[in-house]
Amino acid sequence: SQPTLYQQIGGQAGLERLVDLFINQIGRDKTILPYFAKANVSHFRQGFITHLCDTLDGPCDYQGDSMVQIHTGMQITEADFNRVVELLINAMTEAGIAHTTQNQILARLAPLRGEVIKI
Ligand code: HEM
Repeated sequence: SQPTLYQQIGGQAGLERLVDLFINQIGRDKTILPYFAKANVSHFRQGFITHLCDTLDGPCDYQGDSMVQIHTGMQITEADFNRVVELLINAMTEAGIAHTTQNQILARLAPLRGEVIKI
């Protein structure tokens, strides 16, 4: 059978490395960093890892708050959503993830856009 996206990015170790690179990108971005001013980064890291593991068909079951619950009140703009996607692409490239795999990952996340922006 086909390897899952989770397996394609190197399983748990690859996933954790990717999320750390992503958090690093956020930390260096003047536009996006302010959204995280009051966030608990280690809690975000853990929740984001589990959610992404679940989304990429890994052996995880995300049981945290819904995407709508988490992002309500943040008033994330379309431009800022696109910027976060760019930061994730930067992190995936740094992690050496193949472009075809990157595109499949982005296709899994794209449908969540409406649960995250302008709420
Ligand atoms: C498809 C896109 C996105 C997904 C799948 C996503 C997913 C998540 C997840 C899983 C968490 C952690 C939940 C937890 O365990 O508590 C989280 C938290 C957060 N997200 Fe997103 N997110 C997305 C887009 C964005 C964007 C575009 C922004 C801002 C521009 C953003 C800002 C935040 C912030 C600030 C937190 C931390 C909240 C806190 O702990 O106070 N997210 N997100």
